[in-house]
Amino acid sequence: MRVMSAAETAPTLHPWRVHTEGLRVRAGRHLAVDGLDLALRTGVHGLLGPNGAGKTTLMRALATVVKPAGGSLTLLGTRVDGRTDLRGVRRGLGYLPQQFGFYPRFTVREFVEYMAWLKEMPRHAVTDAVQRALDRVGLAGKADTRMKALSGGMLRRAGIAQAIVNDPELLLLDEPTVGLDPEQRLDFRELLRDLGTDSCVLVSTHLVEDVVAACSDVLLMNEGRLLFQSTPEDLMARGGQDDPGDSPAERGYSALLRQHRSNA
Ligand SMILES: Nc1ncnc2c1ncn2[C@@H]1O[C@H](COP(=O)(O)OP(=O)(O)OP(=O)(O)O)[C@@H](O)[C@H]1O
Repeated sequence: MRVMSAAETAPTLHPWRVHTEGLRVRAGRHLAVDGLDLALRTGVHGLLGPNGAGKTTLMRALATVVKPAGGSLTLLGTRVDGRTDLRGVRRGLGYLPQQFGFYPRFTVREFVEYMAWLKEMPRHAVTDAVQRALDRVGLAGKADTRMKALSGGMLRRAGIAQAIVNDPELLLLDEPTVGLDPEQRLDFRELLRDLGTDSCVLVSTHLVEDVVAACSDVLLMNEGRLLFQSTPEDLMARGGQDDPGDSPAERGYSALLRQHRSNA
């Protein structure tokens, strides 16, 4: 029988895939994330908040695209500061920015392969991984189409494919459902639930219903801080009949923001 080492039998002290304390991140000169405490495990976390709340800026910091201006940030067990070698963390990350660049003459398959190469995936694994990612976003039929010929929704799906090609432990999706048609949005919800069984997925959106349908955890940000983190059921329970919104979740969202603004 193999003897287990102490490290293997010790309880995991840091089960968090993302952990921040007092995180501050600048967007230009503006402190767009201002003292944010956050702890995320495996699962699908929906990030809500009004325009300008700091969602994109937070995503960019978690994707290691911008350096924090203060506080602490730990990603996949690695404390991120100015001296950290980020290559190991980045190999475990997937990120779909709101806008992403690509060579327009690349085919969809070439685009996702190129991103797999940038993520330093082992060469022998790339072909199958790219095919699987394209299948999962429903783009296998467009694999040989040039990027410049895709519709807005297809482009978004190509963006999601590049984000998931390396089976990331931490997946960051900034408004992934923009441009998707209703059928694709339903498929995407299913994909999210599937991804969240093994990965920590943070997905920002203005579609409160997507969060209720696909997320295990809801986060609400405003003015650079976290106002609320709980279950979709709890979000829905926060709303009253007088709160604006077409559904219990939208009314819960409005109620939480109203309450915060009246206390500020
Ligand atoms: N380059 C910049 N220079 C100055 N201020 C910026 C810059 N980028 C963002 N901001 C400001 O930072 C704040 C947070 O912006 P951010 O894009 O992170 O918000 P958001 O929650 O993603 O908004 P949205 O829902 O509109 O996408 C906003 O007040 C925005 O005006």
